[in-house]
Amino acid sequence: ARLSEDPDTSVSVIESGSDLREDPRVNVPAMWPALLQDPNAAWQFKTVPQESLGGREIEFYQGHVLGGSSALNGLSFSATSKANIDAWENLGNPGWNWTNFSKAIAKAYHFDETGKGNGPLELTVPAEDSEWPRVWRDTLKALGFSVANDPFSGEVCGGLTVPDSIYPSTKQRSYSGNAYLKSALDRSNFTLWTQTSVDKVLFDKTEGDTTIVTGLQYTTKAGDTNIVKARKEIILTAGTINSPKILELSGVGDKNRLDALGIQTVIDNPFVGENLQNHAMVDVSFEVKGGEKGFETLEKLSRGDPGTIAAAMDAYQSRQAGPFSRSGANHAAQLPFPGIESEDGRQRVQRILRQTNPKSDIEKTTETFAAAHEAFVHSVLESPTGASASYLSAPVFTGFNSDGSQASALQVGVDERYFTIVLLLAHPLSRGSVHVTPSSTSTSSHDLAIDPRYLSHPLDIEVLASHLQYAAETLAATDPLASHLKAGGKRNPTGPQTGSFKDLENVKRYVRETTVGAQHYTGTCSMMPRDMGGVVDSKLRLYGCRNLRVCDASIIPITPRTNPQATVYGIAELAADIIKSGA
Ligand SMILES: Cc1cc2nc3c(=O)[nH]c(=O)nc-3n(C[C@H](O)[C@H](O)[C@H](O)COP(=O)(O)OP(=O)(O)OC[C@H]3O[C@@H](n4cnc5c(N)ncnc54)[C@H](O)[C@@H]3O)c2cc1C
Repeated sequence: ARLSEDPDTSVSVIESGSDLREDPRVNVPAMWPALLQDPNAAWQFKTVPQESLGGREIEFYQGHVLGGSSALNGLSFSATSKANIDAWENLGNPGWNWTNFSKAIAKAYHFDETGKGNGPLELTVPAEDSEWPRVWRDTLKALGFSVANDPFSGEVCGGLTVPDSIYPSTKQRSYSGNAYLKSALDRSNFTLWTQTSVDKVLFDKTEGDTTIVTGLQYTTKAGDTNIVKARKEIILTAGTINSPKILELSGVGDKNRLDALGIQTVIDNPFVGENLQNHAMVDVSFEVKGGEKGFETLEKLSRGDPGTIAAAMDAYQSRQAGPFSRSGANHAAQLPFPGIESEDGRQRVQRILRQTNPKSDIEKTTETFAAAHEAFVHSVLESPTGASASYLSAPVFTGFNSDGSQASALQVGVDERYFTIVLLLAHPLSRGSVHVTPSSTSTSSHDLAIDPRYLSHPLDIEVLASHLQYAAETLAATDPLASHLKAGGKRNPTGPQTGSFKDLENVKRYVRETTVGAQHYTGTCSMMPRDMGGVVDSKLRLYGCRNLRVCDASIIPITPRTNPQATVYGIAELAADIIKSGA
């Protein structure tokens, strides 16, 4: 959309999914989970068995719809840290620093309540209609954290209220498919094709060592395969899973792998599809007293109780209020390694860093990137103001079964009410990969080897388990939150019983048995110097090619500390500036 602001530039967007701009499952904020099971709206990937998670295969969703995953994501919108973006620049990506990047994010959003941002996406924070948000903040304050953090400061440490990408007046989802496309679609130099899948990029010229892209091969929903020529350049934005897939199908990747698949290599780069990172996610739920005014919980809604759903829909339609009008994930925290403020805590971190100092498994990365990645994560862990986990709170039961599958509120007693804390491992060191297999085609979603290798790095389990122990044994034991939990009440009622969380080994077992991945994957076409393991340079140009760029979450070399959509919009805005400047 930004590129078409120049009337002399013709832009064609090719999207494999459908245009669902009128679909209530996209527009009504709380209805997005209904899209995940619909293969016409979401790519339904699964990981290969995850060795560190007891061999479980974990679901992996991606938007397959106009607007991509922004059409069905959980709507939380907050920036990553200044240190994270500055670490990208330090890898050898000039210009990708916090000063430039925070300006780029501000071009994407407008947050009326704070007067921040001047972009097309609208943000809002829902009105508080229960006491739980106040209790969450007061508990964090009692633990010594600030709760007045600005989600766009780059320096969050403590509690924060995360805005949603929702229009404040209509309470409909605000996303790239409506906010950005609205103006672009009116321009005569902008063309949009939906239900059209890119099969591969066509390289048919070379100049010295550099290849030139001439167009794309695509397949329509009806199954017709055709070619479209590119006059100037191609920008691949198919996401962390599908961008490396398209590159490999086009002959860009590890020559040995491509040879084995019978694909002719055009650009030999063994790092295509590598460095897959994702937030490992785990939660802990506590039975609450129930019956206290202002402390209602949402189990009836999540159980699908017809009367509760009808009342919630009525509140949404008549007053743009209630649980359908928001993400429900607004009351959050980004916290440092538990205890790091004390000498004991600092020594514990040092001990863990020494013990888990891996021969980090570097076969699919370079020693220089592995060292830089570790140095960054270590610096976060050692800092009393860095955050090594993102916390979300919600007054509802969510949890896992002992086989790691998602549990439902139907599995807990009808009179039971819960408060849940969800944790994301902010900066995993575990790195995996995504690669095509012999049956890969542009339109199928069951044909890739997706291996995030969750918790394969020994430091990751230590950090995630330490935060889970903190959430369960310290945060939930602190007033005022503690005073609203049922004394002797149930905890994680559907999960595996691994013993007291006072013992970190029990917590680790719980983590291994229940951890899943957030849908926050990044890194498979990483932006960094080629000899460090890069796939694109700091102008997002594919190494070895003159006129192909990648511009999506796959270029992120070190994953953002929290939900990534604000970061992805920032990448898109910064990339638009780079491209418009002719670089
Ligand atoms: C269920 C879910 C919940 C999430 N919740 C949050 C949240 O609350 N907050 C947050 O910050 N982030 C969230 N995210 C993550 C965030 O939405 C993504 O990080 C972000 O949208 C990634 O953007 P992208 O441009 O890299 O890829 P995408 O947004 O996935 O876009 C890629 C597009 O390319 C299309 N495509 C793929 N292959 C082809 C092909 N061969 N031909 C043509 N088109 C193709 C896809 O259909 C898709 O439309 C969530 C993601 C998911 C899936």
